[in-house]
Amino acid sequence: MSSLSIKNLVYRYHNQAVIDQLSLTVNSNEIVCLLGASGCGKTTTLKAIAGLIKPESGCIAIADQCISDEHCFLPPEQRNLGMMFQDYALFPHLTVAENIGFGLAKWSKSSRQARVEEMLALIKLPDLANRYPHQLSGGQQQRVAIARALAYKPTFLLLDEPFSNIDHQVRFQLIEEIRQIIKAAQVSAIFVTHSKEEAFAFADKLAVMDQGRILQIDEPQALFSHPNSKQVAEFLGNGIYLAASYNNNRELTTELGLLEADLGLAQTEQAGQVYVRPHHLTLKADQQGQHSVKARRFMGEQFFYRVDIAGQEIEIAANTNAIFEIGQPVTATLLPHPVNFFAQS
Ligand SMILES: Nc1ncnc2c1ncn2[C@@H]1O[C@H](COP(=O)(O)OP(=O)(O)OP(=O)(O)O)[C@@H](O)[C@H]1O
Repeated sequence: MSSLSIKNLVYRYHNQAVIDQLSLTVNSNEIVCLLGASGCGKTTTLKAIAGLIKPESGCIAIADQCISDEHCFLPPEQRNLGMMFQDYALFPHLTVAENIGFGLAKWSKSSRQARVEEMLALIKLPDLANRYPHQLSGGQQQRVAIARALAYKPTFLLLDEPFSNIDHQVRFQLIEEIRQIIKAAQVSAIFVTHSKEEAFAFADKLAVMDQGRILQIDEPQALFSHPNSKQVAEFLGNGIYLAASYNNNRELTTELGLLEADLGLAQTEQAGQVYVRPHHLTLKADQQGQHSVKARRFMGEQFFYRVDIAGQEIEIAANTNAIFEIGQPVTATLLPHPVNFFAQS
């Protein structure tokens, strides 16, 4: 069952389409991340779902109930959404328990208390009920914020940059914890971030946005391995393009020699380009090598070597067993990988 369905949504600021015929489905118990460059319309999409802005056209349904189209527009408080926004801080003058119970004013005292205890157990902070927000770490505050958003059993969660204020060292542990909390609560969510790493770690599916549209939506690994356009490929990570021609569904000929596709290639007769990421290449010392090391960066377990291949710079990792000097000739070899081949249009 779809938990959220958006069809052909349009929203304009000053006659400029910021959301442009956007369609998106989020399934039950699924976490979908909106990922895209600054200004592509991520927050505006969340605001439209929340009911904070009224779309010009298109429809939004939650749990198969229409909440926004040309005939109906439910106000935010009737949408049964949980929200956790970057600047949606906890109330400083309320305790942890009071913050979590804040949205439960209409519940009886005993059921409110039981729900707060249940949420404290879910976020694994049962002993901190009487603390105030300033007595908590950033990660604990974020867990209380998610408990507050989940307390009144929303049908859907909206999370806007929820981890951006969290220290890098503990961020990924917190991402894993909050993911588990959302999964345990069996609620679907849309999450907005600038960070690809956060998106990969937190989401079941990524929706890559550009100029108010969704370019592609898929599971993180599938999207990374099989972007449907150069734009998505480049957005998800650095790489270089190599001229290539199709030999058969397992093999291409490229500027760097034969490339074995470890997943079958779609049938194509055309020449085109492959998008090669740094980890698809390996370097070896070679006096006759056609590439030379331009720069070297030591990162503890690995060195990163900057080389020029087919007129494009790329930084390739190598472990510390093989140390190359700056200016040393090397050969770059392609490793078998799920090939991103773009036929010439
Ligand atoms: N209140 C507003 N009035 C006019 N234009 C706006 C307003 N809010 C946002 N915009 C414009 O709408 C576009 C989309 O903004 P939005 O905040 O949705 O982008 P975003 O993808 O969330 O960006 P970021 O990652 O920087 O938060 C941007 O070009 C922005 O300048």
